[in-house]
Amino acid sequence: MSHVLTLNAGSSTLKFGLFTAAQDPNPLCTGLIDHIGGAATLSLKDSQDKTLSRGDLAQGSAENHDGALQVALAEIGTQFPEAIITAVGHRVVHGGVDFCDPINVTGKVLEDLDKLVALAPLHQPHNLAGIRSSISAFPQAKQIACFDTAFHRQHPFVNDTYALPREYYDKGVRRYGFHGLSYDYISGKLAEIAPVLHAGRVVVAHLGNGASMCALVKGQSIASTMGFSSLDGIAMGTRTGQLDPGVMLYLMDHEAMTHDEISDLLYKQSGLLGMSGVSNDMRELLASENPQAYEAIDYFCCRIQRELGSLAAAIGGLDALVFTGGIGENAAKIRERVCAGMEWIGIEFDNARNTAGVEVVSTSASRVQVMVVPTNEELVIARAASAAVAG
Ligand SMILES: Nc1ncnc2c1ncn2[C@@H]1O[C@H](COP(=O)(O)OP(=O)(O)O)[C@@H](O)[C@H]1O
Ligand SMILES: CC(=O)OP(=O)(O)O
Ligand SMILES: [Mg+2]
Repeated sequence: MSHVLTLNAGSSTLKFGLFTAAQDPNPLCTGLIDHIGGAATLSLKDSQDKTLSRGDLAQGSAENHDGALQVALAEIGTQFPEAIITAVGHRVVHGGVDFCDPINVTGKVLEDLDKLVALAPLHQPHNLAGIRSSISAFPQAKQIACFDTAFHRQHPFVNDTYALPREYYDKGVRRYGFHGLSYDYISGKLAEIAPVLHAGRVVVAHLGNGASMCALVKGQSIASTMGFSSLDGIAMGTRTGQLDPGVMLYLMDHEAMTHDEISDLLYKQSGLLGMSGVSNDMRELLASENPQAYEAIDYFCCRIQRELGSLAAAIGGLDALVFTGGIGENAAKIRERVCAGMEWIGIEFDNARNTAGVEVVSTSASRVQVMVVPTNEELVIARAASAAVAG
């Protein structure tokens, strides 16, 4: 029996998993290193959700994603010394115009993916560093890259472009959309658990430290709030979300900010963190009594409501809204706040269900069904890596 390892570097987390290599891979364990760069923690669970290990990591051991990866590999080695890892599947956030299907990583592929680092600086360097470390750790294994942008590549032109001269589109300045592995999983899951909704018009809100929303028709992505880079759309933990490009010109002209300063501001100092001055972590904001934390949450939720209207317009109406991602799955307060006042779109929210940890959180009479569906990017990656093993 051979195994596949999955690595999924988010902006604040490293998620990993060990699966059997099979068409329908079984997880042996899934792990999460959280708060990378801060007070990092590790948790590892088996397939029955039983905790195998859990705790704070020694200071400095997960100061960055590279450290976190070494911790994850050591943990897998300790817990599953007999595992025979024949493929490692990697989430790679940006595949650009050319990379769609999962691909066996060669030196040339790595070189091409390096060119996209500037478009996803919070992720792509960690994704590629993960591939390089994994080549050293598992030289015999296949390294399979799975792209977050792939699920959105069939967008109609109108949702794939900006109103720039055509030459920029041809050069790759397009609306790529991200979180595609998550949307792919949710789309497949809906086909299983709610086939009628899957066949209709669905908006999925992937709300994590990075956050975006995606409009699906018959399970296919039609439009997404994220665009060229992972900055666009709704506000995020440390990213601005949609911003008038005139602000960038102002920052250059009147604040004399350099490219690196602006990049740092937009990717790392803004969003929930910048607005609140408290934290990028939704748990801390919800627990805070600071009025700026409240304002940041309010902005986050209001922008989600506006994008919900916009995405519903893009697909001619709405049959279901699905919450997923760290915030979408766990923060009942945020789901409640997003759905408040959305009766006009057909949502009748049921807060008793919302706080009860069930899948459907709208009333039985609600025209739009509101659901909470935990995502599983690792399983999508494990399937692709297993398929590569099978040839
Ligand atoms: N119980 C919870 N209540 C509120 N927010 C939560 C809870 N658990 C996790 N979160 C939030 O989820 C976010 C991380 O989401 P996740 O999807 O794991 O992130 P990443 O973008 O790094 O993949 C953080 O803002 C965290 O505060
Ligand atoms: C693309 C992106 O924002 O990813 P994450 O939510 O994992 O940070
Ligand atoms: Mg994520």
